[in-house]
Amino acid sequence: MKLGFIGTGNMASAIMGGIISNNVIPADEIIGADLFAPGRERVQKQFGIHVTDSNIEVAQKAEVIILSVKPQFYADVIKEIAGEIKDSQIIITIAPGKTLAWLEEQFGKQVKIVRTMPNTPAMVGAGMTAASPNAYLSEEEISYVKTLLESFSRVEIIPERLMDVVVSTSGSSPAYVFMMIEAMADAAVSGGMPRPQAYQFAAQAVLGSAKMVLDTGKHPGELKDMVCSPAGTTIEAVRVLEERGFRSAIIEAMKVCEEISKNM
Ligand SMILES: NC(=O)C1=CN([C@@H]2O[C@H](COP(=O)(O)OP(=O)(O)OC[C@H]3O[C@@H](n4cnc5c(N)ncnc54)[C@H](O)[C@@H]3O)[C@@H](O)[C@H]2O)C=CC1
Ligand SMILES: O=C(O)[C@@H]1CCC=N1
Repeated sequence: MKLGFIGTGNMASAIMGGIISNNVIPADEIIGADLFAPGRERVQKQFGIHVTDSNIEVAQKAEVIILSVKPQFYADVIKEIAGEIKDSQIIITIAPGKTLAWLEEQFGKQVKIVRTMPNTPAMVGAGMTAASPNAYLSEEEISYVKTLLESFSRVEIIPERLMDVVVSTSGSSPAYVFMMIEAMADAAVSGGMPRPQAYQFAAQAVLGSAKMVLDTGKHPGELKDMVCSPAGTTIEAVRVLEERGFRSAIIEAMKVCEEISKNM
């Protein structure tokens, strides 16, 4: 097996979806373990991967293993599989707060580990992933992992100290963006637009705006100014958003998210 997942929940499914639909690794070379039978059956049906109730089986069979359980279960899962991990295998972690130093200590031996922070847009091949490899991976292995991650996301290799900032900026932020799209759609419905159309208008506006930031390289403030016609509609919306603390709410929420990640 080329790739194994321990935990086949939301984030693992998003990654599987991206990897399989982009034909990077075929489903029959992917294995996933989960304690929860319906969770295993769901990914088997949806993606056609092999499933098992044994984390050990994944540890014995997969070349690259993604630890996709919640941070609280990391210590137990590592304890369970550590004895099976060979020099050639690579462990990818996706949990906030679990540092390379902590992970190495849990394994209790030299293991190749790449600490990453992905996000659920991986499911549609539009993820953003940060990665910090430990000292035991060769340049070739780092490049292999990067290629794997690039099959479902943009990838940046970052210094590990930035990982908590990444959690709030791209790991968790899809949730805030979905909330904004939901709120925008509610306003559109209130203005008389049918709900399915409202989601389409709101989501496409968010997608297009994000694409403008990435494709033009222009400052977001400049792009905002381009929308605000003098004495127009937008500047009045901007005024109300400022009055209600829109930017400050986002900054403060993200600082809390970063702090929680640090202490997880
Ligand atoms: N959901 C997201 O947007 C993101 C999640 N992550 C990280 O991904 C990891 C998983 O999160 P989610 O997928 O959201 O959670 P989830 O709850 O959807 O999935 C976790 C899965 O692990 C299984 N599980 C629990 N204990 C297990 C064990 N001992 N052995 C095998 N399977 C076990 C559960 O049954 C569940 O299916 C977490 O560490 C989270 O921080 C990282 C980035 C984004
Ligand atoms: O909420 C969480 O803890 C995970 C980490 C980043 C996104 N979801």
